[in-house]
Amino acid sequence: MQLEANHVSFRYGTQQWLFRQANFTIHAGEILGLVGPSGVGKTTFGRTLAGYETPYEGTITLDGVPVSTQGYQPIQLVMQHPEKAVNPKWKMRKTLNEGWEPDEALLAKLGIDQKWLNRWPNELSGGELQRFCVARALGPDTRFLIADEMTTMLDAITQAQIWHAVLEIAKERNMGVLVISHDQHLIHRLCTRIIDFNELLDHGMVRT
Ligand SMILES: Nc1ncnc2c1ncn2[C@@H]1O[C@H](COP(=O)(O)OP(=O)(O)OP(=O)(O)O)[C@@H](O)[C@H]1O
Repeated sequence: MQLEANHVSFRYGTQQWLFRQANFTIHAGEILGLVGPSGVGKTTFGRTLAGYETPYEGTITLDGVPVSTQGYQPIQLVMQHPEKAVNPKWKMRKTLNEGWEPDEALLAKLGIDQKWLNRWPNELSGGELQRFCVARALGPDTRFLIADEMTTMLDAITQAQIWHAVLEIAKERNMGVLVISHDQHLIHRLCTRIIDFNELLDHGMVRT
């Protein structure tokens, strides 16, 4: 299976184009790093792949088929700030089970304490909350995970634990992972291939 962006263009409103005619492929099981200068559009591109932004031109496809917006999304996004990704009015159990019901083995792998399920999001640390967001994204139908600075805000031990779990699951399920990060050390440790955002763009692209 492969996830592709085909000649995809995006800009916010009438701002300059962030990417135009961008082409990109990630294969099942691949751990791919995406790097590039701040503000160039990496987050926006990740959001577009995961269906959170609609491209002005081009298509996002899985094995050549446009990704449906209905039902569980096979391309899941985990972003940097978990507190922005959860409903503050929902207890963690409800948030966790929003799209599917993770089993105890997965919760244990991600270091999620059962006691946390009865808490509100603001009663958890950033690292604890991010573990929930990762678990929520790892449903059995997830084919690709977009990890956008997923562990940037976390301490080294939490970061290592989360990545260890994600890589293990990716291997078991042949799931592809796109790692967007400024952390060169992390990217080189995790990824089997690394691309620069500018490589996605056709040569001679004009941004304005
Ligand atoms: N919702 C939005 N509305 C308007 N402009 C936005 C919006 N989100 C991001 N931008 C702008 O789009 C550009 C690209 O932002 P984006 O977050 O995709 O870049 P990035 O490469 O991920 O940056 P960083 O590495 O700093 O996270 C930036 O100039 C940003 O200010």
